[in-house]
Amino acid sequence: MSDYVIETWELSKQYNGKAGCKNITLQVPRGSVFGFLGQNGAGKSTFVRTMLGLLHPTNGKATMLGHPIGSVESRRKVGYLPELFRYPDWLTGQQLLEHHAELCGLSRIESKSVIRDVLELVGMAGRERERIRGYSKGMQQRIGIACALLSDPELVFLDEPTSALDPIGRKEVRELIVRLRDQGKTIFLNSHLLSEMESICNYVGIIHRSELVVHGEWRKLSSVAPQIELTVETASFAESDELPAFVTRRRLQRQDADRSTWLLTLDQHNRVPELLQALIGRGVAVHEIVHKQQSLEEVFLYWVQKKEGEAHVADHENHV
Ligand SMILES: Nc1ncnc2c1ncn2[C@@H]1O[C@H](COP(=O)(O)OP(=O)(O)OP(=O)(O)O)[C@@H](O)[C@H]1O
Repeated sequence: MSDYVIETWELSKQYNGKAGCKNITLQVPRGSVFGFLGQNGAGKSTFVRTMLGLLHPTNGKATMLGHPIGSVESRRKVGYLPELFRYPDWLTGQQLLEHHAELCGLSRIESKSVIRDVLELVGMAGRERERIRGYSKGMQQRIGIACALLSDPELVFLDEPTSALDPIGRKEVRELIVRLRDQGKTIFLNSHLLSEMESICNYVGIIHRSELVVHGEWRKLSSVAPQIELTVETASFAESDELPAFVTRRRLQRQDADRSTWLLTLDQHNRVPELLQALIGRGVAVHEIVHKQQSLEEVFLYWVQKKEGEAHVADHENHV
């Protein structure tokens, strides 16, 4: 069994010559919660729909659960909840699930116990006899996820699962995603809500203008531009004082009469002893140094701005 539930090689989908997603080479580890992050129109849904065989790739290849995309085998153990789905709201949750169970090819007897299990899993047991129109948005989302779980999928795609929800609905869906992960399922989440993704994803892929910028364990992606917070005696260190060249950026965070706190970006993690030596050598009174954990939003902005910068340089070179 492969360690990856999704592998793609230069996968592209164009719409009438216009890129939807372009040259995506990506691996999604089994058992991960993978956040596919990008701004509106970046290409997230196009990628997912191509993986599910709903769109035909223009170029490249890909496998899902070890089978080429487009094949029935690749979809057999996959669940999918599209963005902004609308179910007939006159149905009860139970009727909706029975209908989907039938589409999954479950017998009446099988579907009874499977529906009971998924209702339990999504926290909707006891509410299944109510009509969907009476459900809150969070409950509608959870009943949608229940539909996606009927086939006991190994891999579940959720397209913007929390974007239409209030904070309570979001929390419910986040907790559900963690429960699915604990059951050993791989969850592939499309989202542009970075703070939302930060607490549940362990892997991310960042897509920008149809291209994959970077992917991997997100805590590792955040170590590319290590940052520290340095608190010093205000009188001993001025804005104009030179710092070693490995400090690539500095920004004043807070200042009062006695102390100033600076956010420093370093070129490598292991620079702190050298930095301390340099500061103390020139008489700076250091009170505190704290490694700063970057947020997913900061990681995202770092990579997107880097990509934009590269595109800008390439444009410039093409014009000279
Ligand atoms: N059916 C289509 N026909 C033509 N162009 C499309 C179609 N679907 C998407 N696109 C274009 O492809 C690009 C990627 O769109 P896509 O919907 O995949 O992005 P997204 O990241 O999922 O965006 P969002 O977060 O807004 O859902 C956009 O430029 C979009 O306009």
